Amino acid sequence: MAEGSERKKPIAIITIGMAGAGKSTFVQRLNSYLHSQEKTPYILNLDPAVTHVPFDANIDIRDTVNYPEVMKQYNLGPNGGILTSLNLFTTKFDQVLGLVDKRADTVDYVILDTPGQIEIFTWSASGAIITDAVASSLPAVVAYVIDTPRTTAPATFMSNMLYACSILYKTKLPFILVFNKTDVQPHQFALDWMRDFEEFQAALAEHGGSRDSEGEPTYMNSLMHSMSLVLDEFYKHLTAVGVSSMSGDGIKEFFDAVDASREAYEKEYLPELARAREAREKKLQQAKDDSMNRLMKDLAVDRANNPAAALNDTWDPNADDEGDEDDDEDVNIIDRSEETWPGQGQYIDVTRAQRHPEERINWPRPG
Ligand SMILES: Nc1nc2c(ncn2[C@@H]2O[C@H](COP(=O)(O)OP(=O)(O)OP(=O)(O)O)[C@@H](O)[C@H]2O)c(=O)[nH]1
Repeated sequence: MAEGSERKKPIAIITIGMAGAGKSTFVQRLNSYLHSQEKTPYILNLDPAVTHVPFDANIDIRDTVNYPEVMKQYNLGPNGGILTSLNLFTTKFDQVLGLVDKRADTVDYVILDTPGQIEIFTWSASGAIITDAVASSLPAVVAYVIDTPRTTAPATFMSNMLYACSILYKTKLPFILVFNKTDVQPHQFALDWMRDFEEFQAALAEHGGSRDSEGEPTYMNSLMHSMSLVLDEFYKHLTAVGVSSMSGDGIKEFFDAVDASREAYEKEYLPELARAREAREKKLQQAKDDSMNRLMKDLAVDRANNPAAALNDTWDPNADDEGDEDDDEDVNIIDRSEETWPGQGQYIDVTRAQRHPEERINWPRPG
């Protein structure tokens, strides 16, 4: 733990990856490595559908949202159920941040494990809200876990990199490519392809189907060629490490990369965040001013048209606003390391979230 006059904030590691890439095993490996270094992390499991997590999560979405019940109530399939569960959990995320904040003085790393279906986290409003909320309160880094043995074909490698690229541009956070399962397949080929454009081109050509019957490059080959030029720029913005979550190889190098990304977060992400916040506030203020001007104009017209009614037009600022209450205010996020889960009465009540059938809105719902 850092000593000194001012303690550094913990850094959040947001673990993202395709299904089966080894995210949970990786998080467990980070957990055991940090324990061996006497730096206990704070871990969040955001996968509501997982039946077994190999680590002890401090906060587990499954304590707050009953995933099978969500599927039943909303008549959803597995993926819709995960997305809706994440939406429900996001409504309580301020509490999660509060709990993390309480531990900020005693932990160095906050680790998030995300749902197995990558797009549920990366392309949902909840995923974006959670990522933004975490990254605006703590230094944060994305660990993009890649199944190395399954990415040795140039086309698969490129698809995976394009996906990573889209996440980088969406989150704008420091980004680490984690080539996992190096015990089965060393990741050197990937580093070579990333560092040397021509080497990747050669692999593409070698992989067959690169020329049509007349000896011209195929459409796919030309597309991949152009894409790899785009990716060349992308590779400059990230760090790549090879790890084996099974054996623990490369985990120290991963943490070196995480620690180095703190500076990138402070130098690049934070100023960008401040700029975006300022622009948003300016826009909001403008919209408020416009609405207020319109309201004042309408009121002036109303008063001119009906002076008697205007005399009775009073507003009591102390009166309670109806319908403002939090439906689930009794549902609290549990920090497992501090208290035990109180049981099923604790779940967010999904039946109450649907109580306005006349509006034909099932909220929160997959979107
Ligand atoms: N050989 C080897 N196998 C690994 C490694 N990491 C994970 N695995 C295996 O890969 C499989 C998937 O690992 P998980 O950790 O469940 O992957 P995940 O990304 O969390 O899976 P989902 O949550 O279902 O998407 C399991 O069988 C793991 O044992 C590794 O470094 N080496």
